[in-house]
Amino acid sequence: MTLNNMPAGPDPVPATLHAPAPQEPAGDALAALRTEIDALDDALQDLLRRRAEAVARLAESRAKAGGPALRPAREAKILRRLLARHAGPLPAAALVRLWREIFAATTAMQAPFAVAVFSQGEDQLRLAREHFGVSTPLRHHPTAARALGAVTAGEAQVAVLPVPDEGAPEADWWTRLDSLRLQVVACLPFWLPRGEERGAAAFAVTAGTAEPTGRDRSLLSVEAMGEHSRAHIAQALAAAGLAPRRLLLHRGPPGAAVPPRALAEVDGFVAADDPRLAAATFARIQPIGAYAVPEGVPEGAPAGAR
Ligand SMILES: O=C(O)C(=O)C[C@]1(C(=O)O)C=C[C@@H](O)C=C1
Repeated sequence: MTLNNMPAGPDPVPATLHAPAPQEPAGDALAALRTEIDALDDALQDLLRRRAEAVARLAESRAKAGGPALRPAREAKILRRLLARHAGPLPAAALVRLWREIFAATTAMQAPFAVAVFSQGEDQLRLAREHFGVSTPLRHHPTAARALGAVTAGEAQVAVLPVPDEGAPEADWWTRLDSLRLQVVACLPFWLPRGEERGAAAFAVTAGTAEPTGRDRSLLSVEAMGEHSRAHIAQALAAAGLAPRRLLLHRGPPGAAVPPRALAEVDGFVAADDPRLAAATFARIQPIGAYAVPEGVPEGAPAGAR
């Protein structure tokens, strides 16, 4: 059979192979576009240098005032602003990636910067790497307590831990934050492409204090009185104007006569002097951090929502 007498029928060659090869711009046009790209790269590099110099000046003035270099709330505000004005063919994911690397570099420029991770499988290690950049030293710790200990010992500036979930291993790590003077300051990932399922999540913990971003969720550690049930704790929180969107109970070892502790996640930013805390009828209630509501996560989904 020759090509000429082949039976008519479905074309065996995929349609894409028939498509004409994309035309490279002809010699002159290609050179002109590459010259334009070179000039833009120079401009970007100059702007990055000027940005780093501005951060260095800020760090100098902060050295006098004190305070940590890492400011997750400021990073969240910058990213929200840039995502809101984002346009053009560069994927938003690339924009976020680039700025995450910039933040990692400008944080490390100011002070030692390393991250201690307690991971369930690879999840929190991956989230920490994506959030804190490719060059930031990450150390995996076998327990949540060891990861937190690395921060209190000053070996790391941030601990990344799984968002607590009842029944998960070491889900009670949050009960130690108050006495260690540590706070949750961010939720990872901060950005999810539209339509992507929320997968594993992590909290970032530092020795700094959480700061508001304008769209936040706060975490409250509650020590109940006596045999408080989950419903009772939720009601008492709601009565104080702190209705929890999520409530996690930690009952301690079986037989231990300790009242339950609860982790309440509430909408908005709750500072230590918030009058609603004084209005709540618990043995103790204490903010243990807050985080910027991640971008691209549907309203109503809790931090750990899958
Ligand atoms: O705004 C600050 O406090 C900075 O240190 C600057 C900067 C930045 O590069 O924009 C760097 C690190 C912080 O985590 C947040 C922001």
